[in-house]
Amino acid sequence: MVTEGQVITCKAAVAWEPNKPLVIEDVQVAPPQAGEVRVKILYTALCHTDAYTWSGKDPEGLFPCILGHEAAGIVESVGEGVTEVKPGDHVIPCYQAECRECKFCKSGKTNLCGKVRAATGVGVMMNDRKSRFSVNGKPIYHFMGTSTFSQYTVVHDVSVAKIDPNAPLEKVCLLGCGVPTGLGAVWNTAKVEPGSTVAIFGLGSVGLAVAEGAKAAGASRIIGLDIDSKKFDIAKNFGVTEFINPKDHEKPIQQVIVDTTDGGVDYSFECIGNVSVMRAALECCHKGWGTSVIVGVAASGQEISTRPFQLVTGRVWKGTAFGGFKSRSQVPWLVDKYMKKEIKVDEYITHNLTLKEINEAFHLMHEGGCLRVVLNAHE
Ligand SMILES: NC(=O)C1=CN([C@@H]2O[C@H](COP(=O)(O)OP(=O)(O)OC[C@H]3O[C@@H](n4cnc5c(N)ncnc54)[C@H](O)[C@@H]3O)[C@@H](O)[C@H]2O)C=CC1
Ligand SMILES: N[C@@H](CCC(=O)N[C@@H](CSC=O)C(=O)NCC(=O)O)C(=O)O
Ligand SMILES: [Zn+2]
Ligand SMILES: [Zn+2]
Repeated sequence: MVTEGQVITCKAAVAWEPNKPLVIEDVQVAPPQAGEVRVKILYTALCHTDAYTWSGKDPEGLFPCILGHEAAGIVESVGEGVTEVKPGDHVIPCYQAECRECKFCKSGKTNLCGKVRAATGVGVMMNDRKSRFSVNGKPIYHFMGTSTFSQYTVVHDVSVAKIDPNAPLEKVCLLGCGVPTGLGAVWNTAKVEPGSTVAIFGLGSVGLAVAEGAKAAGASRIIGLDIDSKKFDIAKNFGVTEFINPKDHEKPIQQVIVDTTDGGVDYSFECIGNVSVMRAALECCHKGWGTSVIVGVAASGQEISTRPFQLVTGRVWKGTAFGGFKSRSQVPWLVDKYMKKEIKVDEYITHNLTLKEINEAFHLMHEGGCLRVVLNAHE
């Protein structure tokens, strides 16, 4: 059936209101306009950030919307002027765009891109500042420029990475967010050196990817902290060498780490989104050089604090988005690394469900022992 140039009606999970169950709706997906790509999403995973926006705590959260940003699919059609992908190409949507021509892309200092961010932040496409999704004529906002909880989505051409067609989409969908974020936080943002000591707060997929990256970088001690003890056994397989459950300690957790590491760790990573833990992560770093990287996303209104003395005495506070990876250039490289078995992906997938079961998938996410849930969008 020819779908190019036609409106496609397909199933999508619509978040009508914050915190209310998602509803599988028949959604109309308009054809891609200039500089846009319509993608048939085959598999999408759930990331904690989807749950965060759904909760209503994201200042950029708009409703009704179609959430989802960790996925893989096949290009169905392209709009005018799109040259880098064509129908049939296997792709990973990238919430962090890469246009290669804006001030950010050309700076050589960041992976952030400014080309479409203003539009993606308000749930529309840049071309006409409108949505390509509707339900019975009512527009539905896009989310993070990806909206992958839909059988078809429309993204900007700067927000899609073409990947090896032999890569299993049901696995490499994870390379759309969590795994690259953790690996890149270590390799690109912190630049952990061999022999370093590392503390990771939060052992979800992002924290475990930090552990995997730290092990690959040659870290000598990788201390994993989580309040869910079920994470500890799993974490060993990702390189965590020591475990701490903060609930088992009365002393501030930063003190516990300082005491067991001869003055603090070289690098710490906050992979939860909790501002009190962010403070502890900074303060468990070694005086003079310890660097703490904020990976977790904290709710609207939350702010970080510490004594400035912590920074005066040489600790460094940093943050990372998508692990500092340039999306369109480096996601294909990460897929190749997976194909060569140089990075893990399958090991992060604990559950496989269908798009129709998305509410159950969100419940699972909040249960102990769950890492990534992958949804088959067409079953
Ligand atoms: N900066 C970026 O580019 C990205 C940021 N994120 C953010 O990273 C964070 C982690 O994401 P996921 O791994 O998907 O989440 P997750 O929910 O799977 O993992 C979080 C882990 O932290 C643990 N935890 C919660 N409170 C804790 C506490 N007080 N002390 C110790 N452990 C605690 C939980 O038990 C869980 O194991 C989220 O905030 C997410 O929004 C995710 C992807 C990209
Ligand atoms: N709208 C949110 C922004 C949250 C955020 O920081 N997102 C990360 C990616 S999280 C992926 O799971 C990010 O890349 N930020 C950079 C960006 O340009 O958005 C809020 O305001 O809290
Ligand atoms: Zn994510
Ligand atoms: Zn750019």
